[in-house]
Amino acid sequence: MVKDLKDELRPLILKHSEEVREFRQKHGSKVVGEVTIDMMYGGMRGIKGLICETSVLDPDEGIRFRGHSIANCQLVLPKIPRGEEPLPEGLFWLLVTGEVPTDDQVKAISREWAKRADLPSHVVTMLNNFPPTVHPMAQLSATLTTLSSQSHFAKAYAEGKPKKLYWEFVYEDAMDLIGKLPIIAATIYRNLFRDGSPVCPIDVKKDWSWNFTDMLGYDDPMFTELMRMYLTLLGDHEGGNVCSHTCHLVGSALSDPYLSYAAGLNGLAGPLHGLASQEVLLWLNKLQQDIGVDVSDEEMHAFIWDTLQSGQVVPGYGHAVLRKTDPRHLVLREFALKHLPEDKLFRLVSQLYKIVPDILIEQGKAKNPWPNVDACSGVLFTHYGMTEMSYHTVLLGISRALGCMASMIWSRALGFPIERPKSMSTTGLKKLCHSN
Ligand SMILES: CC(=O)SCCNC(=O)CCNC(=O)[C@H](O)C(C)(C)COP(=O)(O)OP(=O)(O)OC[C@H]1O[C@@H](n2cnc3c(N)ncnc32)[C@H](O)[C@@H]1OP(=O)(O)O
Ligand SMILES: O=C([O-])CC(=O)C(=O)O
Repeated sequence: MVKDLKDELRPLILKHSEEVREFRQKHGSKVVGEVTIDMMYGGMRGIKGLICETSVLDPDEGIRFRGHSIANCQLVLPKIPRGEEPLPEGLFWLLVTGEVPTDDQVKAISREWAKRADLPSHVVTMLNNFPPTVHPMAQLSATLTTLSSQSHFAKAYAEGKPKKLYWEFVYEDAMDLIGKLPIIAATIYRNLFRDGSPVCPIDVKKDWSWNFTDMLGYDDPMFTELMRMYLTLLGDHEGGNVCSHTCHLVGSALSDPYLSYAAGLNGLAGPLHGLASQEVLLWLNKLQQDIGVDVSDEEMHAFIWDTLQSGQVVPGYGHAVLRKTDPRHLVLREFALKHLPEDKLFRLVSQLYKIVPDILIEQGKAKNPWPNVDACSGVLFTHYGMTEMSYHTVLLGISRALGCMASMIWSRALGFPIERPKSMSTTGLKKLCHSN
């Protein structure tokens, strides 16, 4: 009999809470860093002000999930029999517990999420009545906001349950939310792009990604493998990215997990963040329209400079923290090199990889001229037939729920207070400078 994730978690929470209490008692007044005026005007870049237990981002090496590099996760996280890609269920277990799960533990999570997938009728009605002009990300976030009616946490709070039990209700909501995401996302897809045809029933014997691709209506096993890999790879990116930070901030007001993650999704829907995968494809389309598919390096060079000179960013390049090529991009690129090396769009993206960084360096503005994870994700989805680029950020929205929900369970378990940093006006800062 496999022990339930919640039962595994209980002693870990007791142990870690005690560890944090003792640590803060001994070192609570230690100075971690200084804050300059430029940091305040510069989007708080470099300010260490958040606790995130689930993952840490190194500017050169990329993300580590609970200390495990991406390469190691690919090696140690459970896969389906004869599968090559890790299961996102395993990443969730790792993020929540800090421990690599067994095959049986991962299977239990797949079953659990499948069992929690049902949607209440008012949510189905809402989903089926969105006008097609509403962007898939807006549909996803509105649907999650509405699902707040099902929150165990909100109910427990209203009943006055004690603070030390909050995490247990957040855990239930987190598992429900993750279980329901694929059916919500697949319904949005089929309503928008498959004439509203219904999604197939969930099969409790299949994993989360497989049920999702079935419901979307894709039967190529490689697409499902791609989905397993993608949903794992983008599952978490420490605490400061817009989506995770927003979810954490909203959750700190004790808004329930549905409201909190919906808020995170609204940030993910921005073009400088998750929407960049859509922006990359739009930009590639424009490139092909303007200069064709088989383009010389010189033509490409001129097109990129045109983009920059018109004041736009090159989507899929640059990063707020990373200072090397995003290792997640390298994993996606490896997949493409193995499975679709001749794909026209992938070849175009590969040609760009040789040209864009030098141009961004020459322009001298971007601190990181290298590709990020969005540079080729859309190309992979398009290859398998998912040409609807406005939908691609929804896939990231499903993935990032893993990290956001794992963190939220821990935030409530550790009793983190409402987040409320101090802000200052320019007048106040000027006064501060004159007094020094
Ligand atoms: C899942 C993800 O969210 S990954 C990121 C996806 N986003 C993109 O691909 C959009 C393109 N990239 C960008 O806009 C940026 O690199 C960001 C938003 C990712 C990071 O922003 P920042 O941390 O502010 O980057 P940085 O400090 O390097 O910016 C300095 C300058 O370089 C510019 N710059 C950064 N990246 C690029 C780029 N790809 N193309 C053109 N200019 C760029 C910035 O716009 C900024 O210009 P400004 O001084 O005129 O305002
Ligand atoms: O870390 C960031 O700011 C953006 C990013 O790559 C992610 O959220 O995956």
